[in-house]
Amino acid sequence: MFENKSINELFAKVQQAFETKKPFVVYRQPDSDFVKGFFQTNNDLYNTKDYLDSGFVFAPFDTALPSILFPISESQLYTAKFINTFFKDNQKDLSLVSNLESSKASHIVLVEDGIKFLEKNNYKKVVLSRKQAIPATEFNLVETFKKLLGSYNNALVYCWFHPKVGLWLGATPETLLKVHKNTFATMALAGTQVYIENKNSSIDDSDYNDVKWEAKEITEQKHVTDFILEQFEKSGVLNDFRVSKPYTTKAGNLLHLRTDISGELSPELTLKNIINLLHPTPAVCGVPKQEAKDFILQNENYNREFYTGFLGELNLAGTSNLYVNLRCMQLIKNTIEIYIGGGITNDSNPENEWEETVAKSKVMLKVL
Ligand SMILES: C=C(O[C@H]1C=CC=C(C(=O)O)[C@@H]1O)C(=O)O
Repeated sequence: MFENKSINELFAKVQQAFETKKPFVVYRQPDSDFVKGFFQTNNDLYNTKDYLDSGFVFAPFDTALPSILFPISESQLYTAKFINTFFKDNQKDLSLVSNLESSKASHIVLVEDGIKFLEKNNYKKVVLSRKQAIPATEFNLVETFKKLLGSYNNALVYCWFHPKVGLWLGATPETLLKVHKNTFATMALAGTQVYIENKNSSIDDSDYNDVKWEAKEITEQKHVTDFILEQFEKSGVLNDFRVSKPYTTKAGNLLHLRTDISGELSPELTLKNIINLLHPTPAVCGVPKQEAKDFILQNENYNREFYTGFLGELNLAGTSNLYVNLRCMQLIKNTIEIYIGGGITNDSNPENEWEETVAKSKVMLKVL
């Protein structure tokens, strides 16, 4: 399906497609050595409504808007091995971020309004976000993508472009859904703390069992697990499922709480059904889902577009690998817009929620 290339040939194709304004996506799935790419052979904008098509899907947060597809039948597919060379941390100074103080003031008001909304209605959670502009006069697409690949091994790292939509890049730690034949896997990911080198690195670097979590984060993450399990139970068409204990996982400079959920699907359940059950999960929206979504659409004073939507391989040889579009950014003229948010509960502290978005923004700032 994917033709082999050298990584430099693949990067040259990316550069050429971007310069000549042709649609493409290049991506590397978590813990894989291979970068894959779809290069669409025309400039049409295709949608998928039923998720029965084969290709690469790029879906917005708001399901009322269309999901974009690079159809396999209209694309050239390439793959290349990426050898990870140590990427030197080149942390951009936060002082380069424009309007930090006014962004802080408006985010704090948004979080306070979110807490009032939860208290008044006795709701559990709402995820509130913002975008942050960074001047990008010297932006180099291939170099930025290489840095993302080199920095975030266990993320889905991608660069997606369509001349009628724009350029998006990201390194997301969150799987929305993996379906292979009649098996599925998803995760409940939420709760954040900053990873501190000496405090958090134990004997085995991949084992963060000793990390302590506050009640707010434990509850915030449990809402996501409960929601996913309730949705599947409600659907009544799951044959069997397995649920892990919540555990700590590292994503760049951050730690999150994660529960893995997997199982078997019965044949009546289509991919569209499962996507509708899950998306948007309370990792990016809230509980109850519709009320939280309405609050987000009415109160966040910007458009999330594809942030907190989902993206990935759709029906490739019986397999779909979809990820939630987090830790992402968009190039708009000479500015990079970074998208960041966090889960708000009754126990949230607005100042801490602001700091959490700043910590999350560093995932992207590091590669700019
Ligand atoms: C909404 C985001 O992260 C979600 C995923 C993991 C942890 C989260 C949190 O702790 O709030 C969020 O639910 C984001 O990165 O913009």
